[in-house]
Amino acid sequence: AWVAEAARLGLLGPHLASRAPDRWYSSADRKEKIDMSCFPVENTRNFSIVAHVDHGKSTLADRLLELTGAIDKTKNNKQVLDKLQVERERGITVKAQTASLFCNYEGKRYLLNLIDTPGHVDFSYEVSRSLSACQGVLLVVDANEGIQAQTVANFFLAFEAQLSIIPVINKIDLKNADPERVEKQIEKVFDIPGDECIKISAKLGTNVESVLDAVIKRIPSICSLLIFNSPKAHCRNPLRALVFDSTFDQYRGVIANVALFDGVVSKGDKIVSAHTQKTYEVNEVGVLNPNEQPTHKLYAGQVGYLIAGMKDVTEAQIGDTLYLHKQPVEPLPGFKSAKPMVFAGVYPIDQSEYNNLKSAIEKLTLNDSSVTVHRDSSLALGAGWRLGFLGLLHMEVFNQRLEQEYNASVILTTPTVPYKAVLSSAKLIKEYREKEITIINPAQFPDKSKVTEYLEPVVLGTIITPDEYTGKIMMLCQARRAVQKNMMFIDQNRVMLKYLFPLNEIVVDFYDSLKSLSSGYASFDYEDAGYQTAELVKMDILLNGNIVEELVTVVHKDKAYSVGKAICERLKDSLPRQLFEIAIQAALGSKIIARETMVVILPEK
Ligand SMILES: Nc1nc2c(ncn2[C@@H]2O[C@H](COP(=O)(O)OP(=O)(O)OP(=O)(O)O)[C@@H](O)[C@H]2O)c(=O)[nH]1
Repeated sequence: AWVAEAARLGLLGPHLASRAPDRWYSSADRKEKIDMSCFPVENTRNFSIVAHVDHGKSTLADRLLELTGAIDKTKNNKQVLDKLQVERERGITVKAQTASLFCNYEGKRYLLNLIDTPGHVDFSYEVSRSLSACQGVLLVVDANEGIQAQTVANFFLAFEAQLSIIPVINKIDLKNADPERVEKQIEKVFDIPGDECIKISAKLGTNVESVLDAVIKRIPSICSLLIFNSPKAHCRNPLRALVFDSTFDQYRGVIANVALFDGVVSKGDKIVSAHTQKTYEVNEVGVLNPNEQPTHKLYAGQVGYLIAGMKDVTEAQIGDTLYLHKQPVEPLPGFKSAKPMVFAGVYPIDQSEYNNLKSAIEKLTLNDSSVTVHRDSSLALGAGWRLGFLGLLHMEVFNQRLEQEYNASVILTTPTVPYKAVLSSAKLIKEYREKEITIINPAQFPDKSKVTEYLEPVVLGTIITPDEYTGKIMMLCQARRAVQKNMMFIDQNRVMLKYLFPLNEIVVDFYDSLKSLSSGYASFDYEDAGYQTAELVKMDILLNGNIVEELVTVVHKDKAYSVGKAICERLKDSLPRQLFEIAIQAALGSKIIARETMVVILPEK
């Protein structure tokens, strides 16, 4: 009966109506716009899938989309929600994606809004933003690998946001799967009763239906919660929509992903941005299924998209609240802006490409607003920019997207972390107009004589490893100036370690060293932990007595000799041979601390 009614409402194309199973009906092949008023707020569930990298989020999302008929069941459905080329090539999710699923359960129709999120630590900003539009999460854990560092980080993001957490143990089809062991880990680390875990194989589709049942039964609808202390969500309240993501389309302008906490929005409505106070007319509203599907309206509790002639993503700031013209509401609390963890100089390979690269960076940052941009220039590389990224993978992905989507090749300088200095020199304080400055370019690192103290960024790292590697990993952490904060056995042979790391010690090669020490078994995640005082020094690199500005680095005093020596050796191996001798030196002020000489090798007679 529900299928017949869905067909009558124009929810189904005729051929789908005849083959849709009793429980799930499809929204694909719809002839007319969906009537979203069929889904009252109490029958709407907004949830996210979170997990450690490769534990199967996107595969589970594929199965959920198939099961609810959003996509046809074919062998080619692999990571349907990973739309970017870089995501498909690397097999990772970089950008969170939304999909609305429609289904019937115990005689009622439900709207389930799913948000697939990235797993890698560099993109955890995407995760926390997505969670603000949700009331629950599926915490996916691999039945063979068990709880990993990012599982812990994601659990706490969801826990702090007070979301319902449904643990899902995936990959039970694997030969080495041990779901009972993972269940015990979940009990011990997260204090969730083992019988709340759902055991599935996302690859084979085993037991995936019970995941949907759990979403309906265990995740509350937005109307049963007091969100941000505001009254219960209701369609009759004035519109209050949270912009939790936005993308830029060359032809249609900004597409804002919105979660409606109150009210209704329709095409033609006049809306106001609480952030900019600008007024816009809504040109299109709709849901993502997983592609954009226009609807007549969106109602309280629903998640969808909205196009309103905004020309620039800065106009649809993530975290902004939209309301109806002349019906102002208290804005929802926004998000903290993304905090860049590494900075690198970006220059065109050829200065004649400067304008093309400028436009490519502008467009790409419209789609990835977590990148910060400052103009910069260098003697050798000309005019360019200093960009801030959330981590090294984020930097690599940005670079790859510049090449693939905008055909722009660039020179990237060595990444550095943002240091701080508390100035003592009155002249410098006047110049910078503040006492504490952040230094994102090592060449501008102020001299010790003008500074009271230097500060370096620190992060709280979580490492999960089989016990046999603990000793070696502790030595590695010590060598990276880390301070141990905690140690706990999560089962008989797995250990969770917590360390406070200086960020510059882990930014470049820590993860690779950890993986090779532990034969690939240890996992690592970190969260921002502020700044600590540090004895930092600026190290110049000289070629034949001349400082090369692009190679200047900031290092901890105790590491200066080893880092200086390593840089000189690397330069000796990589610089092109010349017909004259070259002295490569590392120096702290006027003191030379390392030297290599590139000698001329004359051809044999
Ligand atoms: N055997 C088996 N393999 C699975 C299962 N689910 C996922 N996989 C495989 O695990 C790998 C990672 O799956 P994804 O769905 O891309 O994982 P993800 O968590 O979305 O990864 P990121 O987006 O990078 O964080 C893929 O090769 C999948 O085919 C499962 O139930 N059984």
